[in-house]
This record gives sequence, structure tokens and C-alpha cells, in this order.
Amino acid sequence: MEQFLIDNADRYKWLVQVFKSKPTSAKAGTGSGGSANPDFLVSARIRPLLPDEIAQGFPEGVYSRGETNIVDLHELKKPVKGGLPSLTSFSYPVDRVFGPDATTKQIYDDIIQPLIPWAWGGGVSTMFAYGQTGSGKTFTVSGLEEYMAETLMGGGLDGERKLYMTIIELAGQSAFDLLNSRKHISILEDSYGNTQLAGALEHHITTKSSCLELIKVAASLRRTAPTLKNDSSSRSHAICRIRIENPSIPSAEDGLLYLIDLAGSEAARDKTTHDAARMKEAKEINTSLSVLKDCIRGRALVDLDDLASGSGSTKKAYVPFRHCTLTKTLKHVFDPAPTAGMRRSCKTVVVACVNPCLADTNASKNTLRYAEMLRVVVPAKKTPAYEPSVPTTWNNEQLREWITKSSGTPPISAPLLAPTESGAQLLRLPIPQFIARCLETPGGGVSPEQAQAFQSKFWQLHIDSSRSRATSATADKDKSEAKLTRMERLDSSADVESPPDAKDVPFKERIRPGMVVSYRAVGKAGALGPKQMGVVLSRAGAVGERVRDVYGVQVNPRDGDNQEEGRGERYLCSMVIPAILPGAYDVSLWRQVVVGVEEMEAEVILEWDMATRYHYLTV
Ligand SMILES: Nc1ncnc2c1ncn2[C@@H]1O[C@H](COP(=O)(O)OP(=O)(O)OP(=O)(O)O)[C@@H](O)[C@H]1O
Repeated sequence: MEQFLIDNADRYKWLVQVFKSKPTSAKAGTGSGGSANPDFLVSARIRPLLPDEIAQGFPEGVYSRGETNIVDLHELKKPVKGGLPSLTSFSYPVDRVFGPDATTKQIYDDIIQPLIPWAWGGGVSTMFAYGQTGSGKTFTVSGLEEYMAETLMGGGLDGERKLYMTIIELAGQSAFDLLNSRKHISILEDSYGNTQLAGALEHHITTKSSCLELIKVAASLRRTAPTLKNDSSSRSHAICRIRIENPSIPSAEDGLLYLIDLAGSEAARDKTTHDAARMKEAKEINTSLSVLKDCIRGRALVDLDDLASGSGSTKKAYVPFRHCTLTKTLKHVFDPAPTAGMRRSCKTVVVACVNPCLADTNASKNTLRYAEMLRVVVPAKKTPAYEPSVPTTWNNEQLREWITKSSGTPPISAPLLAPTESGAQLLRLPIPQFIARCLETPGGGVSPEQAQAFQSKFWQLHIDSSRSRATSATADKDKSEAKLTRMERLDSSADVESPPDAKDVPFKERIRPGMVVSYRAVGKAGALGPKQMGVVLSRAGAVGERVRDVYGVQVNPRDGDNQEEGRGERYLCSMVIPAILPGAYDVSLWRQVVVGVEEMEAEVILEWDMATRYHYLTV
């Protein structure tokens, strides 16, 4: 067959020329009536022919159709009964095509760079390089890693972050730490359902050079085996994970950035030369890639359903992430189950690397079909009807109006928090980014506590509205008292419990047992940092002389003992400590602390959630 292709290369090139000169059909890259999913992008990179492929006389079989984001693949068919060879052509729509002349920098700037601020802001960003062996995955990923290191370490991103890098390799059922001499590690699920890379080292990275040095070490330890297409073919998946910690919001989940160089799917020409072990390895790789496809597609469908949940749909796609080690490791990326009511906000980019050689079109077809199957097009649908208690039905204007009305005092700047987003889009914003936008409100009056509480309120409203919509699908439609959403109940009960003018009295003048206050702990920060919360139990002077707080300080000292002159009223408070779930708090009754009125900053409203058995901040 290869000789047939070489012998008929001139005819083939002429047929391709004729194909190209025909007017192209308007087969849009997005399919009929839909648009590309902004958080999930599938691209194709067609590498140039390599010198040995050119030397053998193979022409290119895969072409980019430029702006339309369609990849054309041609094959030359042997004539059945005499006659001349003919052309068979296939077209594959993707979200973005990069032809042989595109540089890795262009790819980075166009589709990868936006992943970095997303992870920096607390989201999960993932890039997969997929393709046949020798199609340019490692070439692409290693180039992208360099640019990524530059962006992360270049100082152009807002705020302070701590970065930790882990690089592991998955080969069959085994996992190895590529930053610790290929030491065996275990992929385990802990009792909270989180995947743990037990035994893998995390390296704190502080400079671009230290980051690149670690990437170099990992590349040198990656398992490779020669294939016909590539002398050093990677027979394993390599996962580079950067965990991004935001010290200014300790309760927020860390941002995660994954760059994944998948093991090469096999070229048919390769398979003829395999022994049993290599065949088994190839089978394992293909199985994991198949599960990966189901997970990527499943998760994209779940997100799409969320974006469109104004429709009230409760049908969820299945994401089989526990079916193989690769997807289990990437639980954060795929798990559709929310934690504390919130699903991690993910942005994913797939780069399908394509070998253009006419002799390899079978494998390239598989790669492009795989890419096509991953695409989940956002269907064109009519905007859901506005409902005041359902954030997913709000357009930008309605969202801004709600922000201004409901974000507390001072009001959070709606144009800064939601410059363009609809309600559904703002729900997908990572929490730290939401908070950071709130804090940009001019005047500096918005505190991190207010921002966090407002984020919880927004989410709570969404959860309540989803629950009540699900219930109303099966129950009587009458809106009775029993059917009020939790926020409505909270609002109405707040009206009953607090005197209407309570808001006008400064909180320090109405301190009472049970009130929750935030305070700046002077000289006793401990592990929780200086900003803390506590539930007021009593005046310090009301307890016995022997009572000491968590720091060993006598709560009610006799005259002359421990008493600092000139201090205002002091209260014994139970500490409110961050719980294991993001945004959740526990009241630790037995950990008590004395807080002076002058240390108190604001009254805080905590709301108890039966489902998670934790408290959450509300505005
Ligand atoms: N865009 C490109 N421009 C120039 N050369 C490229 C390009 N992409 C890949 N190559 C070359 O092609 C060869 C194979 O690339 P690479 O090793 O990245 O493939 P791979 O898909 O990672 O293969 P495997 O799965 O077998 O590890 C290398 O010699 C690489 O330098």
C-alpha cells in the first residue's frame, strides 16, 4: 500500500488540488444552530511532515480548511477494476485548527493561556494532548509547559499565590512519581471521596527556572519505547499538576492546573511488530483513552446542563471517572457530584495532535473522530423565562440588579462583579475569583467576609431554586408557606426576629449571647490567622475566676491580675473554625477565647445547613 501511495503521489496531489478548488460547503465547525462551549474547547494541531516522511516521498493527507475550523483528510483508493485511483475525503469539525505552520506559541496564546488565570483564580484548568504515536504530543506539551511557567512566574497575575508542582506517570495500573526517581505511588480515594496521590512529592516552585528544571527531570524519567513512528515513544500518560494556593482566602479550594501528555494511541503499521507485552500495554492505553473520552464528554454535558438549567432539566449525564486510574486521578476535573453544594468550575482544552502523512491516515482518522466525539456543542435555545428566585434565568442586567439590591452594606459593585456574565455564568466563577471581584468595589468598604457571605448567599439561592424546581416538577404547583425557598424563609424569619430598626444600631451596642462576630485577634492569631470569628457566650466578667480561655488566659481576672488598663468590655466567645468543606464553618464550643469589643469588626450571620451539618456565612 505504501508503495502504491508513493507511485501515485502526483495523481493524488492533483485530486487534492481539485478538491480544494471546489466551493466549500458551509459545514460550520459548530454544527447546526449551536455554538462552541466556552469552557470546553477541542482543537487539532497538524504537525508538518517529518524529514524521513518527506524523504520516502509521502505527501500530506490531512489539511486545515483555515477559518472554518474544519480538518480535511484524504485517502487514495486503489481502483477496483482497472481505471485510475480515486480520492476519498472526510471532514472533521473542531473548535480550532492549527496547521503545520502554526507555532506552539500561537497555540498557547490562542487557547492555553486563558487556562492560567482561571486556575490562578481558584478554578480547575486542564489541557490534554491526545493523538497517535509520533504525532507531536510531547513536542506540543513541552513547549506549552515553558510558556505556562513564564506566565505563572512572570508576575503579571494579580495577588499572591503559592505554587506546588507534582508530575506523575501512569502506566497501566501503576503510577510513578517522576519528581522522585520514579518511586511507586498509589492513587487512593480518602474517606471524603478525594483522590490522593499517596507517596507523591509536591515541590514548592518559586521561579520559572526551578519550574522548568522539574519539568526537565520528569521528562528524562518518563518511560518510553521505540515504535515505528517514534524512536522514543511515550507508552504512558504523564500528568503535570500545579496546585495554586491562595493564602489570602485560606478556606477557598486551591486552583488546579493540569497539563496532560497522553500515551500515544497506536498506528496500525506499528501493531504488526508487537510482542504480547506490548499488545497488552496498547490495550490498556486504548481502554484508558476510551474511558477518558466518556468522562470528558460526560462532564461537558453536565456543565452544559448547568448552564442551561433554566430549563429545569434534572437529567444528568453519566461520568464514569472511577473506571480507570487516569480518570480517577483527575477526579477534580470529572466528578460531577458537588462538594458542599458546589461543583468545581473547570475549563478544559483538548489538543488532538495529528500526523499528516498519507501513509498514516487510518490512525489520523481515529484521532480526528475521537476529537469530534469529544465536542459538545451548546445548542441554540431560547433564553429561559426570567424568574426572580432562579439565578440561572437571569441575564446580565437582572443579575446586576440583584447584586446591587442583595449584597449588603456597602453594596458590592455589580459592574465589577458581573461585567458581562449572566446568572448561570457567574455561578461557574471560581470562589476566590468571585471574592476578588467583590473586593474591587471602590471605596474599600467591602470586607472579605462580606464578599464570601454574598457568594454563599448566591449559591444558596441557586441550590434552593434547583431543589424547589425539582420538587415542583412532581408536586402540587400551589405556592404555600411550606414551599417557600430557604432564602425566602430566612428573609421572612429575619424580619420577624429582628426589630426593623436593628440594622441602624451599631452592632457593638447590641452585643448579646449567641451573636456571631468577626474580630481581628491581637497577639493571639494562632493557626487560624489574625482574622477570626466567634460566637458570643457571655461577658468575661460573668464567669468564675478559674476559667481560662484556649490560650490559657484568665477570662475574669481579679483586680490587678492580667487586666490591661483602658480596655473596653470583654466577652467570652466560642471559636468559629473553617470546616473541611469549602466555605463551611464549625462552632467549636469548647475552644473559647476572650475578645475585646475593640477587636471586633462586624456582626456575622451564620446559617446552619442540615445537609452538610455545617454553618455557612450569609449576608
Ligand atoms: N509541530 C512540529 N514541528 C516540528 N516537529 C514536530 C512537530 N511536532 C512533532 N514534531 C516532531 O515529531 C516527532 C514526534 O513527536 P513527539 O515525540 O512529540 O510525538 P508524540 O505524539 O509525543 O509521540 P509518542 O506518543 O510516541 O510519545 C519528534 O521528532 C518531534 O520533534
